[in-house]
Formats: sequence, C-alpha cells, structure tokens
Amino acid sequence: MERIYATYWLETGDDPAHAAEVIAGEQSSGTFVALPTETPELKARAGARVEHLEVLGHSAQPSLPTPAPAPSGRYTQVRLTLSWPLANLGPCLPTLMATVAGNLFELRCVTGLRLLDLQLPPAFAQAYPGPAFGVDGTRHLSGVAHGPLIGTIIKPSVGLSVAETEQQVQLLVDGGIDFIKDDELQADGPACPFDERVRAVMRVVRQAADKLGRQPMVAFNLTGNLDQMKRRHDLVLAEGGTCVMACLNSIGLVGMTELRRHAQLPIHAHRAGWGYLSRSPQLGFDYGPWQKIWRLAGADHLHVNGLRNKFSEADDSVMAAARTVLAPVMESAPMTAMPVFSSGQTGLQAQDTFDGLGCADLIHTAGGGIFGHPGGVAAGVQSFRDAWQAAQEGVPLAQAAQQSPALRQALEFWR
Ligand SMILES: O=C(O)[C@H](O)COP(=O)(O)O
Ligand SMILES: [Mg+2]
Repeated sequence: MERIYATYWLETGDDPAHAAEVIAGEQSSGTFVALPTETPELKARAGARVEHLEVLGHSAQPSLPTPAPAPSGRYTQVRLTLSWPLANLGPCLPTLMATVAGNLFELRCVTGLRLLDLQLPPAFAQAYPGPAFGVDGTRHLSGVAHGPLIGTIIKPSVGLSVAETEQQVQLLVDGGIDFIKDDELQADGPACPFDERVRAVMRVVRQAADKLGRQPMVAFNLTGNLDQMKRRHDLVLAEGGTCVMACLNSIGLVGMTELRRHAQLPIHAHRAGWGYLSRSPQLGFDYGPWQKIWRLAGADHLHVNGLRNKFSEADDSVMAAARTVLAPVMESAPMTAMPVFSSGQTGLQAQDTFDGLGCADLIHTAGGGIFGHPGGVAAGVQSFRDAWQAAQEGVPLAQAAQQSPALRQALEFWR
C-alpha cells in the first residue's frame, strides 16, 4: 500500500513514544478517547504509523508556551517520522496539508514541532501537473540560454503611477535587464491598476524585444481571487507577456492549483509570509517540504531569500532552500523549478551565490540594489551583470571592477 511519510522535529514534556502515538492517532483514525468503532482492523488500515523515533536531547523549559507544563520539568526533543496510507486522503494537496501540517501543531502534548521532510507517493505527481516551464521554459521565453536571469523588483514597491512604472521599465530594458517583477505589495490598487500597468509596460517591453532580439520577462503580480487571476493572466498573454506572479500564502493551494490549470505562462511564486511559517526554529516548516507542495501545485519560480539578505535567515539556510528547489520532487517526477534569490541583493553576493549553488539556473533580483545604484538604473543593471560575469569566470570582483565603472561604483557604494 502506498504511504505518505513526514519527518518532524518534535518536543514534548510527555513520554516521546506516547506523544508520537497521540499525534499519529489525532492525525488519522483516533480521537481523545477510545471508540468502539475504531476497531483494530480500521486502525491497521487507516491509522498513521510511527515509523521512527530518535531522541535528540532534553531541556528544562518548553520551547512554546504551554498550559500544561511537564510535571517532570523535563522536555524531550526527538526526530519523528510518521506515515499515513495514501488511501486516507488520496492525492489531494489541501487534505495533505491538514494531515501532515494540521492540528498536530497545537496538540497539548506538543511544545515544539517542525516539519522537516515530506516523501510523497507517485500518485501526487499524477494528480498534479507541477511546473509547466521550470528552468528550460523560462530560459526559452526570456532568451537567456546560460547564466542567471539578471532581475529586479520595481521600486518603490508601491506609489508609482502607471506612467511612472512605465518609465522605470524603460530604464531597465535600456540597461539590458532580463527579468522584472512587480513587488508583492503591487497588484491592482487604484493608484496603479493591473490592466493599465500591463498594457503600458508591455508596450515598452515589446519595443525592447524588437531591438534586442529577446524579450525581457516581466512577472506581473496577478494575486487576487480566482476569476480575477484568470482574467489578468489572459490579459498578460494577449499583450505578449511571458510570466505572471502570485503570492502563495495569499492565494492558497487551491488558488495556485487552479491558476496552474488555467495558465499558459510561467508562474513566479512569491513566498511573502514565509516568516510566520518558519522563523521560530521550534515551529512550522522547513523550506524543503513546503516548496515541494507548491512545485506539485505548479510553481515555476520560487523565492528562496538571498545571501546576506535584509531578513533574519542565515546564509546556509538560504542555500539549502535554493538547492531543494532544483532537487527532484520525487524520483519519478523531477518537476524542477527555478530558485529566485531576492532581498537586499546588490551584485556583491553573485560570487557566493554561484559558488554555493554550483550552477547558475536561477533568477537573481535586486530591487534597491539596482534602483539605488548611485549611477542610476542602467548602471545598476550593468554592475549586477558584470558581477555575475566575473563570478562565472572566476574573476575576483575587485579585479572585474577595473574594467567596469558601474561595478566599481557599486563596490564603493554597497561595501
Ligand atoms: O519582493 C522582493 O523580492 C523584495 O521586495 C526585494 O526587494 P529588495 O531587492 O529591494 O530588497
Ligand atoms: Mg518585495
């Protein structure tokens, strides 16, 4: 029988084996009391199973607030793997969430719980299409055959009118940008309506494509309700656009799945809100299992933060996240997506990003890092590109800067 496997870091003030059984019971056939209808046969068929339990350590304090402190005053941390029969839920992502990441976080016997890994049976890859474009499709549509897509987020994120946005895009394409995205805060506000913005930006982008022989990719943030997203996607497509963007935590799994089924363009997936799912190490998700779910649902590009970012995440965690996006979802279905490095990026992180990932199948976006370059927008793009060229050729930045005034200025400015 096919099964779903989830591995957790668990902390409990209870006997860990008992806590594991309580979690397995609550997340499958059990409840707080034994029921005559939960027969041994039913439990064997539908119950979640404790596959592995390994004690990692102990502490005197609970990680999370608890109304029921351990009488022993001792909390145990374990690595726990549970499994469920696929037959409980079928290959359904929303119910998978309720199963592996549902009520268990708030169980009384749990004082810390984090989902570390998720292994799914092939039925999920048959039920969900995964990314339609991924790395190859994105390279094809953007005309960037090798190296990273040099990208940006239009800044200021909000507050620019349609005409002002259009001017910024003109500067970016004149500077030779590969990829532009709306900020997650910019979707369809009355100050910069989606439809008008798309029409204005695409006028500029189509002209640039005629000149360049390749069309810079623009990810328009179509986040909204289902019918709005579909209609906005169709407008981008009709205008000759090559990408749409959505905020995953805002649209939810159903929004993403339905968008993917409708879409004929790559879906750029922004992870705004990731902090509330992950920032406490004793609660929530690791990025590996989380991104897997969104790739199955159809994300082509996934944000992974950036090295030396403006957020709180450490560099090794950022790199581990990026690697998971390029790793197969499962052996029979790679569903490779493209990691998007973003947040406080300037070009000075190019070398370490390239070395850390071991390839350049990525989108690297700098918002403030391009719009804030002292030489202007085009110089911002140039310095970012030159930093990447140096990284790929193994030339130290300071040496590359001797040939590139824009990079020299960036090095002096961002140091
Ligand atoms: O949406 C994003 O990726 C962020 O707004 C990054 O912006 P920054 O490059 O200015 O930090
Ligand atoms: Mg942003």
